Amino acid sequence: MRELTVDLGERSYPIYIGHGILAQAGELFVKHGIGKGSPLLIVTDEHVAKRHLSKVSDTLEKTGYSTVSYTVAAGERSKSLRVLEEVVTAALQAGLDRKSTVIALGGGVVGDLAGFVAASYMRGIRFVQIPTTILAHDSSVGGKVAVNHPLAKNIIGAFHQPEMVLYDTSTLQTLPDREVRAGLAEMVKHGLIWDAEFTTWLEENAQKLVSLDAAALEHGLYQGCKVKSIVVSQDEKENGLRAILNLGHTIGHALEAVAQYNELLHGEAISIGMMGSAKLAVKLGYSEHIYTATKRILQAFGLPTRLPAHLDTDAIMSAMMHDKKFSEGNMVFIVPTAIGKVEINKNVSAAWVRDVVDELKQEA
Ligand SMILES: NC(=O)c1ccc[n+]([C@@H]2O[C@H](COP(=O)([O-])OP(=O)(O)OC[C@H]3O[C@@H](n4cnc5c(N)ncnc54)[C@H](O)[C@@H]3O)[C@@H](O)[C@H]2O)c1
Ligand SMILES: O=C(O)C(=O)C[C@@H](O)[C@H](O)[C@H](O)COP(=O)(O)O
Ligand SMILES: [Zn+2]
Repeated sequence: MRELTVDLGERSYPIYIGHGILAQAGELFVKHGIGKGSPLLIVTDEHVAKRHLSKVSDTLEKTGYSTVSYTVAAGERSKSLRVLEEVVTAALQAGLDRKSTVIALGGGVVGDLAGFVAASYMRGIRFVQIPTTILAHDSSVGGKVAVNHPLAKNIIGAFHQPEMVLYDTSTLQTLPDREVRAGLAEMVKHGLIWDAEFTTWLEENAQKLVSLDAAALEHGLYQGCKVKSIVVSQDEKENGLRAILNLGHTIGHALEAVAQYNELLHGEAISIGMMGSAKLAVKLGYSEHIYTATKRILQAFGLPTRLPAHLDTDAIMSAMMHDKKFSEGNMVFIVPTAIGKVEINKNVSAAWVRDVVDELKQEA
């Protein structure tokens, strides 16, 4: 089992990564002081429940915990105020109190939703992340929790850190291929923003990662979580540096909203968004190599690099104005300045962004 720490003073927490480590969930819960006085609420989705829920509840029950679970429909549309209310109802019915703990068992959708339940239930109770997707190496770390509004992604949310992240890589073997690739988009993002050597490793190991080679996967997840925890440890609430984790997201979030949260997976939208940032980099005078390398790496993972032509450019531009980083009339873009390096650019003109969106519709 490998271990990382998100270093946030008294709110610091560990990330445990390893094959089969869910068997140790009970003892890790005890080690981290998760109480046995009231039931643990496991929030999961229909796909994960079928495959991995009993493993988690059995091991916790054996250690003396009592568990209840609430299963939501799979997919982005469960990140909504309606489903949030359903989970809160389940928490009340199960008798969760201020000392209780919510467990997010699933991908980023369940993590963000259950995390926001934990952040808001009785003004905040504890939660544990048990990620089951590759993408969730990103979402389970860092404490951003949220639900969506039809007009804007993640617009109702909070910062609420988990007690720990328990990443059992064996659960990833049941992921559908499309989800595997989409999850790897955020791993590529972690390379592109921080670590040129890791980015080269990612490109060289794309086939192994896509085919879920256990050793490659563990290394990639460890490195991705490491980048994320270094950044979050330096800027928990996104007052500056943390914004770099948003590479590809200004365009990506707009695409998800315009496609009504059901056409593009988050990682796919971010892949197209990262292509947009690479194009902006070239317009700003940075090397053409950034664009060609970004495209080559994303294509090595079979990720989309073209923006679906039927998504309306005006609607995409308008959705971008709802981005949390849009302020005082300025768009904020994370722009790569080299592979492994980015800048936070507040001077990108809307006209350039519009050109990039239109060009991305023509991309090969
Ligand atoms: N909070 C953050 O910092 C952060 C970071 C990145 C992404 N996100 C959010 O994460 C969400 C995307 O997360 P995601 O890609 O994990 O999506 P997801 O949670 O919808 O999971 C993807 C699909 O895989 C299924 N699944 C999950 N684990 C499985 C397993 N082990 N075996 C088989 N099927 C499984 C799910 O049921 C779902 O159908 C988006 O809402 C995005 O905004 C949040
Ligand atoms: O943790 C962060 O910070 C990120 O930006 C990670 C992103 O991958 C993630 O999609 C996040 O939810 C986006 O945050 P938002 O503040 O732009 O909604
Ligand atoms: Zn993301």
